[in-house]
Amino acid sequence: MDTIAVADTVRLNAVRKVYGEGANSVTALDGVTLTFERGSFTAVMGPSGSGKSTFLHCAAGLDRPTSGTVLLDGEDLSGYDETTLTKMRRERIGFIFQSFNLLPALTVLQNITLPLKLAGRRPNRARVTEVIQRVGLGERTGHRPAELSGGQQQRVAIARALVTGPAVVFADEPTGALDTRTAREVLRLMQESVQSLGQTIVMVTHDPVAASYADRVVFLADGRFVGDIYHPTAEVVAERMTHLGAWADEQPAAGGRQMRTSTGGTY
Ligand SMILES: Nc1ncnc2c1ncn2[C@@H]1O[C@H](COP(=O)(O)OP(=O)(O)OP(=O)(O)O)[C@@H](O)[C@H]1O
Repeated sequence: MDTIAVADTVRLNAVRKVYGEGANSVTALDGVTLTFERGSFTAVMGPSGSGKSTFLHCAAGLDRPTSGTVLLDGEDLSGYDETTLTKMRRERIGFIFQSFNLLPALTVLQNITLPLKLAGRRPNRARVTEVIQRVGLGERTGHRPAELSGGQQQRVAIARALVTGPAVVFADEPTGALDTRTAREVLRLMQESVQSLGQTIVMVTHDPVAASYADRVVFLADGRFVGDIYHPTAEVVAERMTHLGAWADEQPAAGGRQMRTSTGGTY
């Protein structure tokens, strides 16, 4: 393994994904080559239909590319059978979703430690406590998700994603269901887990403000990688998205475009 492969947690090489066959086929990813460095926070953006979800599914081993390879810590996932892929996802990858995806019957603590149980690992009490403290849920471990605010539920999901010490966390619109202030807190928490734990995070988002919390924003258009921005600001990201035609079908807001959030606010 060379030094570049060691520094890269996730690497996609010429990944193509074609859905369907013949005249009805859709090329969702058209030769995407990208690397995500260890300990980096990357946002993935692009217009609707540009291939973001497909990218996430292929990069996380939830779906297989039609051609090309995905490497996690230098290991090629394409050779893995389904059982090995499932095991690899449980042990090496964390997920954070817009809709939190917590199990309602389980307590906060049970939700957070579930990935360890599924992986057949005995929870390391110190690690679990540290993660719970880090996300600020020390007082809530016995509560059920329905007894928590949206922001608290997403904190549980972040703790659940971090508890296994995964190589990478994939987040899909993690602030899409949160109000502006809560979204900011969740993004800061993700940022902090990159800075202090050296966690690698890849986040798909439509929101330039959310993307501005990342170290780097990667842009997709028509299934291709079309550029990236390091140390992004929301304004620069929004401008790039406008150039990509991301909002061409929407009515322009009076007085010009504002930085969008899921709630229409700014942050
Ligand atoms: N299961 C599928 N079968 C057929 N076509 C699909 C399938 N999933 C996605 N596509 C197509 O692949 C292309 C990329 O879709 P994808 O969902 O990855 O884009 P996206 O950037 O995530 O879009 P959005 O921002 O609207 O969620 C689109 O043209 C879409 O219609």
